[in-house]
Amino acid sequence: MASLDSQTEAIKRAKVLMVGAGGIGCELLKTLALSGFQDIHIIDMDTIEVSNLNRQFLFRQTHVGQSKAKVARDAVLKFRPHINITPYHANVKDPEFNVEFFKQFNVVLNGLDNLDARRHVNRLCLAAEVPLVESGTTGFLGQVTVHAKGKTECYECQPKPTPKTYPVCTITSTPSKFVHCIVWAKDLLFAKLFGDKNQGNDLNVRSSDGADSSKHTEDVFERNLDEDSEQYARKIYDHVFGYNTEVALANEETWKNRNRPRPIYISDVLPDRITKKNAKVENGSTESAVSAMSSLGLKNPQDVWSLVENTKIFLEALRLFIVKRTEDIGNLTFDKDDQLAVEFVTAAANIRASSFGIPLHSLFEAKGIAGNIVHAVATTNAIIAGLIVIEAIKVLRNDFHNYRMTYCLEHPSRKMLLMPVEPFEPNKSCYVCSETPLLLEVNTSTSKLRDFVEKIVKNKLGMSSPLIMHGSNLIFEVGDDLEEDVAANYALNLDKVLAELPTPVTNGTMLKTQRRI
Ligand SMILES: Nc1ncnc2c1ncn2[C@@H]1O[C@H](COP(=O)(O)OP(=O)(O)OP(=O)(O)O)[C@@H](O)[C@H]1O
Ligand SMILES: [Zn+2]
Repeated sequence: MASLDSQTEAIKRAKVLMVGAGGIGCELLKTLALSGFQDIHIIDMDTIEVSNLNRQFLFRQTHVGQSKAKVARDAVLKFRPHINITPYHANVKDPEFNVEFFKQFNVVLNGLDNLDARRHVNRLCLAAEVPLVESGTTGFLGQVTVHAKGKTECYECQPKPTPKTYPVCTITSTPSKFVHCIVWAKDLLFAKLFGDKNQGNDLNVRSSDGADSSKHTEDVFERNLDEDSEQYARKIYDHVFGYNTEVALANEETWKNRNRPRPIYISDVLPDRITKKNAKVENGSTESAVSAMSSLGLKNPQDVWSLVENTKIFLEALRLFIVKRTEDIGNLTFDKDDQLAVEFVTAAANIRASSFGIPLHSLFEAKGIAGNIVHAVATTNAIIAGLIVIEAIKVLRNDFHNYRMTYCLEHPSRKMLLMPVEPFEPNKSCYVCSETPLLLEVNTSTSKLRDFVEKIVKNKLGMSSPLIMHGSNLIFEVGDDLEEDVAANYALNLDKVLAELPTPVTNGTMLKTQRRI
């Protein structure tokens, strides 16, 4: 009983900071309040959106547009009126949340959804020496980890896996899965037609000798003056699904152990035009939501369209971009919330899939794949929130021998859904939580201080307001509170090469960087 009392005491006395009041955050705030926590601070920079309501259960339709942190507070106070909850509708990267701010807490609990904010909180917790309970969920998978300076690894001790990429030739010539067709449609075709013309693009599949194809591909993406938008769309169709496949087929080696694709030409699929020839088009429409599905009367995004339907969507979406979104062309990047873009990419991916004998997919599925969407599972968030609180209580009781990193699995392993493991030791060469020196190879007589600060210290090392020292000399610092002459002096130095700084940086120089407090 004594231990239970001490646990209750520890919880009552604790002052905790929650960062993020989204899917995990809502569950976490509820569980903290129900577990007896009485002093909770919440930072979240967002307002509530309709799409949050299915799982962020503290929010209701009437709250859409309001601060998540504030509404979450009010919702919990309804059933725990006597506790203190302090909301901040702000970005955790704002300077007000400095090391001093973090020091007031016994533990920090993350319910974030991005690497950048997580790294930032990790560094502040290290600087303030406050333990951090980190968490994340994707679909049925989840994870909770405790980071305590000197005792466990920090959030940045291990490099994070980079997003999955595919070999270029799989995408350009030999797709075998639907996702390959999506990547082709989104990153190559969509980018080529609607994106920045100056960006490199590997779209034109050439035959091995290359000579005969180069002429054909030269101007195919340019619209001729005498072409109307549908003629242009039909020409692109024939080029990418017909001609390019024909060229690829010519390379016999490629197809020795693979199924040969079938070139698809528009006249075989859709001999008749879908719009009247040279139909009068209204340019510069102010309509915001232009959709090929609506024009063609296709309603259900979960239907799998036939090749003919995909072809119609392809032509219509391309036509709509040309006539209704003229000003966007040349600077579009794929956005999963852009309906017309999703329609175009779905149709193009499906036509390519059809050519390569890959099963077709619905717009809903294609959108998920193209936007890397994993649908959130409310139960996973609830489980993870419970585990965060369990670890937070261990932190408060200084019970670090029992800290666990816990995975929530998609399929039970040995009848266990949760897999706890002992936390990892700090990585001795982690540049974030250890004093390890980093070796930088750079030409000090051509690289400017600006490059060093922007590209290395800020971008690579992720320090947003660094202070850089050479021995006891300050070389550079960032801050709104600098004296005018000091700031002017730094600005002057930024354009100097490293070797010509007032305290020159040359071969073998040791620099120290740290956050400005
Ligand atoms: N730098 C930041 N400062 C403060 N809050 C942040 C920061 N970055 C992310 N967040 C918050 O973390 C929460 C993460 O929640 P969640 O993963 O459920 O995402 P969401 O934006 O609510 O939902 P979805 O991304 O699925 O639409 C969000 O409420 C978001 O506002
Ligand atoms: Zn580390």
